[in-house]
Amino acid sequence: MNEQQQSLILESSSRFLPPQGVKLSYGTAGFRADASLLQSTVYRVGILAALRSLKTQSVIGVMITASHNKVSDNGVKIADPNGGMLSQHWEPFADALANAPSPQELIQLINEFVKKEGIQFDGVKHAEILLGRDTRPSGEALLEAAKEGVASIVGAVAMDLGILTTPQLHWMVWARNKGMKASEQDYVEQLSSSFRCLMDLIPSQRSKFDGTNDKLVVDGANGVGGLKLKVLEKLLNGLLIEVRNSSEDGGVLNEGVGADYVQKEKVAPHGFGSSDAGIRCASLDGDADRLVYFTVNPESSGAIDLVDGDKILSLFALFIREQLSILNEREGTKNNHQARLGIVQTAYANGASTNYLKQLGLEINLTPTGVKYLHEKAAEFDIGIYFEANGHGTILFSESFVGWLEATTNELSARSKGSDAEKAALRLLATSRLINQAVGDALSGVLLVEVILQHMGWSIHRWNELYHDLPSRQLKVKVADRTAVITTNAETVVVSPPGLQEAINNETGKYSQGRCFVRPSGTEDVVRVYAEASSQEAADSLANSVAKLVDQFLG
Ligand SMILES: CC(=O)N[C@H]1[C@@H](OP(=O)(O)O)O[C@H](CO)[C@@H](O)[C@@H]1O
Ligand SMILES: [Mg+2]
Repeated sequence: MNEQQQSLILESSSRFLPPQGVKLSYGTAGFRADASLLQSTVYRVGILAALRSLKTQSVIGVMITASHNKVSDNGVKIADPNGGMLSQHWEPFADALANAPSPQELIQLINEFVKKEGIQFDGVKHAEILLGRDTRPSGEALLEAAKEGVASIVGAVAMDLGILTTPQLHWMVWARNKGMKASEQDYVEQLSSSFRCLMDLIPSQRSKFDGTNDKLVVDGANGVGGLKLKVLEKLLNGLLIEVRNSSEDGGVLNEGVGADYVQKEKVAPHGFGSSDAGIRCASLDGDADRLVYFTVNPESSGAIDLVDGDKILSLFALFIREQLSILNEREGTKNNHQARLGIVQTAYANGASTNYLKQLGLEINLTPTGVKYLHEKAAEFDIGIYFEANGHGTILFSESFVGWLEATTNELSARSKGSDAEKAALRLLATSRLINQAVGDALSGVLLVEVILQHMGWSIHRWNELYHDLPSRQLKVKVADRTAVITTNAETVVVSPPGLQEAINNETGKYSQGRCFVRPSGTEDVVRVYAEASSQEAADSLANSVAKLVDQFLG
């Protein structure tokens, strides 16, 4: 690097010295820590993003968020050119960069890395980085640190987009790199217009369900999602949404609220009670990339019926399958094409959901935990639907399939306007525009769930009856070294330490409908245990005995 570049980095990095004795690592969700520790990390991620943009000659995103974690935490992650997560191949460099102890060592690392990656440096090429943050108070100063990181690379420009949901930022990066209009307004317009299009395509005989159900109440986790949903709602004719915990009413982010809390604790979030019994409710997480639905039980001590990511996936799969089969039944069109529909889950998907989807004749794929694995797998299909049980997921449409759909819609509207086949093709096209193609997005997810329920003429109760979840239990076990647990087969089988899997099998075999697996968490220093069985007591007891085994083998 030339002298000007070197002195730029030296000058600014000396204002962002890393905290002593803290080692950070770029995990499945980027860097996360107490916000007070992150100034230097976020500054350096600014540098990383600029280098990534130079390397890929594309727009890159930086999102400052700690999602469902507590408000005093924060985090930072990179959105790659396709709007997805940072290429895994760059993660070790991200770690090294964040942990370089001094400005000189930082310069040395950058020098080595740009040489190895063949990155053209020193202002020859331009780089553009989109910056966003969630509503955390620490976000403002951290975003400034990211800007300084970007500005320390000659030729790199940062665009501050302010407060956004994580999926909005990813969507904007995706859209920009496709040459589409990519502002927040464009996002809002694309979602709302495709929603209205799907509403207009609802078969007239199906469009009503009973009166008590036509309002949706959304828990915004006291974060960014509720705010953005209010903006969207104004453009959605015919959908009534009440937002609670929207961050404007004084509640604390993620405290007793939000999708993570609701899904893990299986209780109503703050601000919801027995007077909401029977009403269709939904909950977003702190940065609005997760969504779950629920209803509050009438006799309530906060108990709820949870409609989780697996059930959202099932609803989406039914809808997509219905449209595909209508399309397949059409006669006499050119260019016949059997679309490949793939379902992607992790081992945490409730066994009842997997059975249900299999019974529908769908192709189910299991991947390890972590959105990047699910997303990658789903991208192999014409239409790939992926969800984690915790409510993160989306539907991916391949470019070639969207091209085919566009051609087919044109052909059908010329030859058989108003036909069922044309409507089915239009529904699929609108769905591909409504549902975020970059990452799971609670806002586009809510809109799709709502329009599909209306399309089916279903209440949340009817939807929840698709299948009954098997009782399950998740536990965490603290061990000396969680990396000692090595798994295979999408994390369902332990290969090391030796003997542990046999012991788990032995335990699981004692339970009717028993299923159990253990894996090291990618985000916490624990080993997670998941167990399912035919009753809650049995699931609890299986989880407890396997947790003891983990402790014995690794304690
Ligand atoms: C069981 C569980 O919910 N695991 C979560 C959690 O990962 P762990 O690796 O289990 O800590 O955080 C991930 C990132 O948010 C999310 O993708 C994943 O689903
Ligand atoms: Mg999140």
